[in-house]
Parts: sequence; structure tokens; C-alpha cells
Amino acid sequence: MKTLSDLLAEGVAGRRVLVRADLNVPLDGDKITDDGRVRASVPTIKALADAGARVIVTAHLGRPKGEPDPKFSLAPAAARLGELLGTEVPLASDLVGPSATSVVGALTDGGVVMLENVRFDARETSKVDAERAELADELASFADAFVSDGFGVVHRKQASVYDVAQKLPAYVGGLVEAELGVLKKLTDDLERPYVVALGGSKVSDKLGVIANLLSKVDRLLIGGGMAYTFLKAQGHEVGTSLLQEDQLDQVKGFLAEAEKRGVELVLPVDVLVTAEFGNVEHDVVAISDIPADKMGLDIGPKSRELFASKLADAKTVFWNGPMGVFEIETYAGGTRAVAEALVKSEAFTVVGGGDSAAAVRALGLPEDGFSHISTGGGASLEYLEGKELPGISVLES
Ligand SMILES: Nc1ncnc2c1ncn2[C@@H]1O[C@H](COP(=O)(O)OP(=O)(O)O)[C@@H](O)[C@H]1O
Ligand SMILES: O=C(OP(=O)(O)O)[C@H](O)COP(=O)(O)O
Repeated sequence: MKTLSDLLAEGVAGRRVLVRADLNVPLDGDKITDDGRVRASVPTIKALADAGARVIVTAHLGRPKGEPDPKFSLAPAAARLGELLGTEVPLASDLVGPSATSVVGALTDGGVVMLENVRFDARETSKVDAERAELADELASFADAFVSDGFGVVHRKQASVYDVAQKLPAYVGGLVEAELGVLKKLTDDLERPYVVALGGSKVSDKLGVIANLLSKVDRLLIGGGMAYTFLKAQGHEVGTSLLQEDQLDQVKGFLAEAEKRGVELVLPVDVLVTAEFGNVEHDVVAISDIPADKMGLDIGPKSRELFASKLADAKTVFWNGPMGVFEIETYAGGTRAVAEALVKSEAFTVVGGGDSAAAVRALGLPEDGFSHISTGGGASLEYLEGKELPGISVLES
């Protein structure tokens, strides 16, 4: 792979460089609640700008439906990036239309601009190669080189991650390089017991990784929104909790496979349930007593103790996905318990994912209490399960 250093060594003054960043930050209205991904994107962008490049940043925010939606505007991210760089970062109001053309045209050496949310264009995430290639051509027409620095999206075969790298001289960015360097330690010569803790809400995406993880880990802890498909597969009522009904059979297979392989699969034994998402009134119930009209929004006190005890003797830990809806204090206890267990641990500990990293910071835990805080959840998991990451393999080819 050609690296950012190679590009800088070639000389970038006056060249237009398209940088794919992951600026998918959590928002409360238009306020960024955790700017970790913006901060993580700064070094690569700054290095290019300082070397006189004309930097064009492209990124996504959330999962809009392939058309403009003001709720998912990158305006807060552009403003924050500008603050961190100490220079204004103009945001085009479109991706490859007249506004983008004019904003890019006005770029001067050392300047940085941003294109509006790349997922406002349905071609970005299209399964049709030709559609993605067409958008990639349009993005590439703005630039002379491409730097792939959005680690959180390198597992996505999307136009701004994969296809555009085939249209321009492409380089791996500093953030992606650094992230891969740390994750490699979790695949080469790792110390055991190796424990992976999974939670969060991207259940259908992340259930898939478990099949391969079962051959690598000694223990798998499942909490957050991930737990309920497992509990249901074991025959429990899960009420209105997050459930991936269509993957129940697959999950039953995981339960059997874990047993066969001697992998300890640890599920919650109690949960906090409530009638409506966001309600703070709740009950603590055993997993055999989840009412049909309630949903589980956090793991309960006994589960917190159990999970902490299962992390205590680990020598290597990877954690992705909050154990509950930590954004609401009432449901933050499970995530806090797991995070605190990792801070206490002597193990090599990696936490990955936009929300998991945000949770660590929101709960006031010391960032240096972890060996590494990764900007990518799904991307890290797919790397750890040994899957080829399209955004990386395209840079190698
Ligand atoms: N039991 C649950 N029910 C619904 N949502 C949950 C539950 N537990 C955690 N979550 C939510 O999961 C989200 C994060 O999931 P995800 O995106 O998979 O994590 P990450 O960004 O760290 O990879 C958080 O917004 C959190 O509120
Ligand atoms: O937030 C992200 O991933 P993560 O929640 O797995 O860390 C990335 O920005 C990728 O977003 P996507 O899962 O909508 O493709």
C-alpha cells in the first residue's frame, strides 16, 4: 500500500487531494456530543494542508436514505473540523453538484473544504457496481489523488471508500495505518484468555462476525441490543426488545458451535426493562421474566458483576457496542461496569466503535485506561474475524 508519507514525499503543493474520513459523530440536534472522530481525522488532513495540498474531505453521517436530509448534514462536523484546524472549512451544500464544483474550484493551496454527506447520493451505497463507479468518477474528477482515512468505513464496499480508490492514485491515511497497526496485535501472538464483548444496536451487521470469532476467542460476552436475539434463541420471552427475528436460526447455530468449541458464551442474567424507549421508569427483571410489553435497555446489576468477573482474568480484550442505552443515565450502568472492568484490567484492551468510544468519554473514564480506543466498531470486528476489508484490499491491489 502506498501511504500518506509516500504522497507527502512525492510533493502535494497545489495538488487536489480527496480524503475519505469517518466523521460519523453522535449528535444531539445539531450539537456534536462526542467529537472523537473529527479529532482523529485532523492529523492526516492537517499534514496535507500544511504541505500545501488542496484538501477535499468526503464523509458520511448516519444512514440517510440516499437523498438529502438536513438531519444528517455534515455542517456540525465541518464547523468542528474548522475549529480544530484553526481555519474555516467551507461545506458544499451538495456532493458532486454545482455547489461542490464551485467550493472545490475556489480552493487555494493549503485550504480544506468538505462535501455534503456522501450518503445523500443513493449511488454511494448501491449494490450495482456501475452506479457506484459512476459516483466514484464524479468524485475523482475533483481531485488528483485519494487518501483513505475513514477507518470506521473500510469494511464498506461503497463508492467513496472502495470505487474511488480505483479511479485515482490512492494512499492509505495515517489514521487507518495506525488503527491497523494496533489491531494486528489482536491477531498475531495474542495473549490468552482472549475475551470479546459485544453490544450495541447494529445487531444484524454484527451478528455475522460471531461465526468467525468463535474460532478465535476463549470467551464471548453478549450484552446491549445484541443480547435479545440470543435470549430468544434460548427460549426466553424478550418483549419488545431489539430482536433480529430472521437471524434466530443462525444464533441457535452459534450457541451450539460455542458449546462444541468450548467457547464460554456469557449472556445477561438480568436486565432493566421499560415500556417505551427513553422512559426512565424501569424494572429490573431476571431474563426469564421479561414482560411481553416491555423492552430491555440495559443489562442488570447481576449481569454487570458477572461480566466484570468474566473480564477480570482476561489477557486480551476487544469490546464493541455499549451494554445499554448509555445516552440515558438510567441505562448507562452496564456500559460503565464493562468500561470500568477494562480500565482496572492489566490486559491488552481495545475498545472500538463510534458509540463505544463516545460512551467511554461520556462516562468520564480515562482514555489512557485502555490500550487503544479505535474509531471503528464494525470495521475492527470484521478485521478481527479475518475478513477482507474492501477499503483496504483496494489499496493493496
Ligand atoms: N438494549 C438496547 N436496546 C437498544 N439500543 C441499544 C441497547 N443497548 C445499546 N443500544 C444502543 O446501541 C448504540 C450503539 O450501537 P453500535 O452503533 O452498534 O455501537 P458502536 O458505534 O460502538 O459500534 C447506542 O446508541 C446505544 O444506545
Ligand atoms: O459508525 C460507524 O461504524 P460503527 O458503529 O461500527 O463504529 C461507521 O461510521 C460506519 O457506519 P455504517 O455502519 O452506517 O456503515
